[in-house]
Amino acid sequence: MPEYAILTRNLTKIYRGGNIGVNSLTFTVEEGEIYGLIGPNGSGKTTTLRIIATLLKPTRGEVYVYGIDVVKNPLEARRLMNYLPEEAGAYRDLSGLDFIRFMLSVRFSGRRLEEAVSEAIEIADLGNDLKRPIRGYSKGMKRILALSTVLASHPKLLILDEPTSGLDVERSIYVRKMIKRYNKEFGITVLLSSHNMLEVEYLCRKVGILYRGTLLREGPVEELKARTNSVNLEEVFLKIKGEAA
Ligand SMILES: Nc1ncnc2c1ncn2[C@@H]1O[C@H](COP(=O)(O)OP(=O)(O)OP(=O)(O)O)[C@@H](O)[C@H]1O
Repeated sequence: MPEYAILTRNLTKIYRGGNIGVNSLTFTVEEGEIYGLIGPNGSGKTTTLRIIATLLKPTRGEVYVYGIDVVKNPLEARRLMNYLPEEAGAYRDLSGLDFIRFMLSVRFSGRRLEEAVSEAIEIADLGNDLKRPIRGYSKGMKRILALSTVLASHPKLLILDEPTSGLDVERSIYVRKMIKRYNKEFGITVLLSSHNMLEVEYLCRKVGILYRGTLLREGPVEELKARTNSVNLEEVFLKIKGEAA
């Protein structure tokens, strides 16, 4: 069996109370690729990402990250990845700079820590605002701060839940470029979720289309467009969703 960056088999999450988060998801993400999970609100994107990131236990099914069973060996799996949640909370009383240092000190020490801190400062590009407490930051500033630490941590696998949510146009473009750059330059595998189909089309070679907890279709964007005779991913999504309804 080839070693995938991510392999899920029949992944199912039923929340207490009976809500179905995801239902029998099977998909693979190859090493070095940027894979996008798309789907409407409540389709199971965050549930899937949280299970892979070891923050949520599945009800059934398996998940392997670089061959490591994330349910059985969460600590080992966590060393290989970093996760940007949909709502990345930041410690309000810390300055941006202290936040960067704190987050990166979980993974690095000594000279490597200083290098990672400098890298995150450069990515965040917040200038003197980095010295101010985070409580005075805008939503977008907090987002870019959180992103800067996960990128600068150089994980083998980066899981990003709606990476550009709450960012203005310029920062969104900047973040997309950064994700591409880190994927290319450092070979970081990326699994991301997004509502923005243009963003997914720009970033991802392969996508999975989720709808009501089920993976309706997955494959390379170009292949899905050709098969459904669509000009863009938005059209692919609407056609596939229409077939499923
Ligand atoms: N903690 C929870 N308890 C009960 N049900 C939940 C919980 N979290 C999610 N769900 C349900 O699981 C389903 C999938 O939700 P999830 O948050 O994974 O979707 P999503 O695709 O990320 O949505 P969005 O695009 O709005 O962020 C929804 O029906 C949701 O109501």
